Parts: sequence; C-alpha cells; structure tokens
Amino acid sequence: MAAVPISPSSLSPPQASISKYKVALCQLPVSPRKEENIARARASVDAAAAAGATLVVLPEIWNCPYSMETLPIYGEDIDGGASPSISMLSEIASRRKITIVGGSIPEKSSGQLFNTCCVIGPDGQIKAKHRKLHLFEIDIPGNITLRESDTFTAGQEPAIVDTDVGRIGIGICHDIRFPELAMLYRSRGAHLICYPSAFNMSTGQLLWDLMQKSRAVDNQLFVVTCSPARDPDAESDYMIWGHSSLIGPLGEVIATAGHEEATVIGEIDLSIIRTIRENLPLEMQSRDDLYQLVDVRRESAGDNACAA
Ligand SMILES: NC(=O)CC(=O)C(=O)O
Repeated sequence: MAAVPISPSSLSPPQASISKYKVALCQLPVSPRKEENIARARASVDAAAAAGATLVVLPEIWNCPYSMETLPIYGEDIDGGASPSISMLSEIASRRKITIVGGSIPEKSSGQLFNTCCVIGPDGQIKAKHRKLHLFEIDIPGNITLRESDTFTAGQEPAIVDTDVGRIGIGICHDIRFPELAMLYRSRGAHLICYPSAFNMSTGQLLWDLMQKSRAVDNQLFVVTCSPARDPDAESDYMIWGHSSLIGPLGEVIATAGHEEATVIGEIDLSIIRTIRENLPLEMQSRDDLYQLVDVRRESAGDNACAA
C-alpha cells in the first residue's frame, strides 16, 4: 500500500450531535474473580450514567488482573459473541443510551490473544474495536521487567470512531507514548483521544501526567486516561499508578482521581477546540515543507474520513 502524506484537517473538527457533555472515568479495583469485576463495572457504569454521564470510560484490563501469566485464562471471544464483559457493557449502553469506551479486556481470536478496547454506542452495538498497537516492553533491572509480547499479539489498525459525543481516537496505555498515533487521530478529525491504561508505580509518577498533557496540547484536543485502582495489598509485582484524568486542549486538568477506587466525572465542551485552534492555528503553521506525517494505511491523499 502506498504511503501518502496527510493533508491538514480543517481548523474545526466535525460536528458532534451534542457539544457539551459529561464524561465519567471509572477507576475500578480488579480482583482475580471475573464475575465480581463485571458486577463492579456494571454498578459503576450504571451510577455514572445516573449521574448524567453520556460517555463512560473504563480502564485497561478491568475484568481480570494485569498479569502476563494468567491473562490467557480470562480471554473472551468478542467476535464469536462469547464475551460476558462486552455483553454487560452493551446491555448498559443500550439501556442508558450512552457511549462506552470499554477499557480493555484480553480478547481471544484465531488462536491469538489481543489487548482489546471496544467502543459501544447507545444502541448497544460495537462501533469500533482497538487492539493495542504498541505492546509494553520494559526492562529496568532490579525494578521492573515486563514483556507484553510474550502474551499478546499487537493490533494492526488504529481505531477512530464517530459517536454521539464526537469523533474519538483510541489508544491503550503504552500507545500514549507514540505521539504519531495521536497526530494521526488529530489529522483525521478527532475531538478526544481515550487511553484506557494501567501505568505502574515506576513509570507513573514520572510520566503519566506529562504524557497525557503532551498528547492534548500537541494536538489541541481532549485526552482521557482511565486506570484501574491501586490495590496496596496486591501480591502482584505490578503496582498500579491510578490517577485517571480528563485533560483539556490547553493541557489543563479538568478532573482527576487519586489512586483509590473512584468515578471521576468531568465536562467536555467541544466548542473550545475550535476557539483554541483559531487562536493558535498550529496545523496551519506546521512546516510541511520540512517534515510530514505519513498515513501508511491510506491510499489517497487528503482523505480525512473516519476509519471506523
Ligand atoms: N500497560 C502499559 O502499557 C504500561 C505502561 O505503558 C507503563 O508505562 O506503565
């Protein structure tokens, strides 16, 4: 497939059917008992919808522990319709008429395991599926060593989707470290990028805040991160950082959690994206004669249509 440079999108992103709405970030504790995790997530999403949220975001790997050894036993076949976790989210989305960015769960497909996020619309249907593109590999001797690629297969397709609450790009945790993915979403008209995540103590303190603000400011859009809650008594070596947040296009923290269980609700006003991009038209000022973002998956230049 030919690599094509991306032409700048217009100053204002596409219209959403509502421009001001509440988003809820469900920072959930996770146990080895899947049914308990599903029941907790159901109650939390339901409460968020009752509190007025029209978009609800869940954490990376919320239905089982984030442990490379045990993840495969929790895998669910989403395409085959054998996914109790996604069925539960579909049921609430349609009953409450909300959009859900369903965190991520281990997805079994064709003998492989993916770290997968489903976006579910108010009709209960899956509107987009994002399989984590950049698998987390870290080796800091004496501190943390983890290789997601021993367990997961990487996804192949960035996911951006039109919803009732705007055009949303999806990344999962380590995907946030790759600014090109966020730039690609911006170039395709995203209002918001959601990163269900599970940062740990080693990387979280230093980088969590910095990276989510950077992706928001670079691209003049909203960023949501949603993490599991920390369990200080967990036997796992992987201690969760927490601090799920909603960041505005100027890098401002609109809402944020600590490290314990919480449902954080913040307001997104999409109209400010246009104002900020008019005030400071970064995209018009970029030096395309010196550098360019290339969309290697697209055949024709200037096609900024939504991929989902
Ligand atoms: N789950 C992850 O991808 C973790 C990560 O990126 C981190 O820094 O922690």
